[in-house]
Amino acid sequence: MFTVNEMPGQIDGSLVDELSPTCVSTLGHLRDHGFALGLTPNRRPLKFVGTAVTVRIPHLDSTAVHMAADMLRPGDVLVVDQSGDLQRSCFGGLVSYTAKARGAVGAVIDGSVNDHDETLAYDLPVLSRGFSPLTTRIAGIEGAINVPVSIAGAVVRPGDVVFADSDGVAFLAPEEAVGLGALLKAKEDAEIPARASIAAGGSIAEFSGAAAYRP
Ligand SMILES: O=C([O-])CC(=O)C(=O)O
Ligand SMILES: [Mg+2]
Repeated sequence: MFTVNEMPGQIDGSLVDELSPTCVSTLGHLRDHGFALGLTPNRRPLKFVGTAVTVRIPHLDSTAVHMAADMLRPGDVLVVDQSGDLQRSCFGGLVSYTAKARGAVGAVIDGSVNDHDETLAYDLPVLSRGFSPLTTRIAGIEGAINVPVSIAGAVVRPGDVVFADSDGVAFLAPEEAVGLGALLKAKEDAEIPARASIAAGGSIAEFSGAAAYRP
């Protein structure tokens, strides 16, 4: 059975503008949930912020991925839950090409990807479990588009903010992301004088607060 829900509302452009200059790991200094752990980028450097369009497939059948790729809009991120099958690839050259042609800004695949060399030219940033020559099939068994999914330990809802860079990816509800860019930037800016101080012989432990725990 296939479920195809409506496309989610897209995240506000201001969220994209505010989060884009900041690092995902700066968010990792502040919270523990919402990170997909164990996914790696197809190339570095990598950076994108966009709207989650979610897909859930049974391990073998990527019919719903091909349906969803056709539905992508500029600014979207294709997010695929392969129901725990991390070895198969549902995302190769033609799916990548389609996503890029529709204006998607990236993809997050909780499974493997294929057609590495072909996709270099398409310049679509992708985080996944790695590369594999074993692919899914168009089997017409089942699949769901724009339902909540589970991605490497994170719950992702359609319309969530996908915040990705060379270190990995975090997912946020759009309301959680309001004001977050400014907070992350302030935290990053605070390191500028710290670097000058460390270069002059100063202490990272004093800067971070670790020094307070010295026995
Ligand atoms: O078709 C697939 O599912 C994977 C693939 O090789 C492609 O996208 O070119
Ligand atoms: Mg292919």
